[in-house]
Amino acid sequence: MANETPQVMTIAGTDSSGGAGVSADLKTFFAHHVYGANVIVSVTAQNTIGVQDVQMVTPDMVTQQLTSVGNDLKISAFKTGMLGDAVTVHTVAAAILKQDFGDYILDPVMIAKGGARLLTEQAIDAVISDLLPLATLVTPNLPEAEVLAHSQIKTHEDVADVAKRIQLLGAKNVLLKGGHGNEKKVYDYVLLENGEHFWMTSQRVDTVRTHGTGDTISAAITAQLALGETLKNAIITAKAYVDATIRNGIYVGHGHGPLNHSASVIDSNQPEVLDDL
Ligand SMILES: Nc1ncnc2c1ncn2[C@@H]1O[C@H](COP(=O)(O)OP(=O)(O)O)[C@@H](O)[C@H]1O
Ligand SMILES: Cc1ncc(COP(=O)(O)OP(=O)(O)O)c(N)n1
Repeated sequence: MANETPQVMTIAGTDSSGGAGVSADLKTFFAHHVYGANVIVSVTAQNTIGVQDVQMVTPDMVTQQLTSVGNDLKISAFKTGMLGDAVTVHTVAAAILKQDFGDYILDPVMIAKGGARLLTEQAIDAVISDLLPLATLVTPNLPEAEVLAHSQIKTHEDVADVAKRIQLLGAKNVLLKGGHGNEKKVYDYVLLENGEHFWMTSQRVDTVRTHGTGDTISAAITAQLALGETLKNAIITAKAYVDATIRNGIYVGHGHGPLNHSASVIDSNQPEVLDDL
């Protein structure tokens, strides 16, 4: 039999404007030449300006979608994005415990760039108790990391400290994304299971067209793992990809515009990787 195409899955919400959520994930999977399945847990009426409405999919339907995918496809890595509420978090956790979908990247989406809540307050505890221990890697941005760790981040030392706290909550590996910082460079921090840690830095692109950056980097890591990369290389390669998608901007919408998922990665997109700053 011919080698099967690498298959990955996203469990997330839709964005009607196509920039974030499942749309960003599928575009990223396609750009990485892996096959992407999608399990929809919520539908958002959303554009580059904000989120106008959200409707959750029923727990039974979420479970059924996961069963349908699991009964047929050979998923070797998957990610979760917007999960919305605690019931959905519990439902997804129960289903992924039952079926082996391979490496799990947990993007703990809480608030969209426009300010809309995409995860209820009660669901945060459910993410920590049910999903963190199952994840290969968790990828919070700065505000999400503060919420998970119950600790403020003001300095680079705080970033490393908060990543350690998140690991102590049960996460094996942590990528703490620095897009919400205000320095001239962006600083992403990685803490691996074996204690290895490193920073990835790149020049901050002066743009508001960053809708879906978190979805995109977590989907790119998922794809790289399915292609057989080590976790460390997957993270660094994914960072270069998201940099290319931001730097080669496209002009869509009137607010936080979407990324250019068909951008090519060139040498200058590679982050500087440093053990310490
Ligand atoms: N303006 C920017 N210039 C360059 N890289 C950015 C910029 N904004 C975000 N990134 C990168 O995009 C990725 C996602 O970061 P972030 O925006 O913090 O996540 P989220 O979309 O979850 O809020 C990170 O690798 C971060 O360094
Ligand atoms: C349906 C949906 N899922 C996730 C997000 C958040 O995506 P993210 O990559 O964190 O990007 P921003 O929205 O923060 O730019 C979303 N907006 N919608």
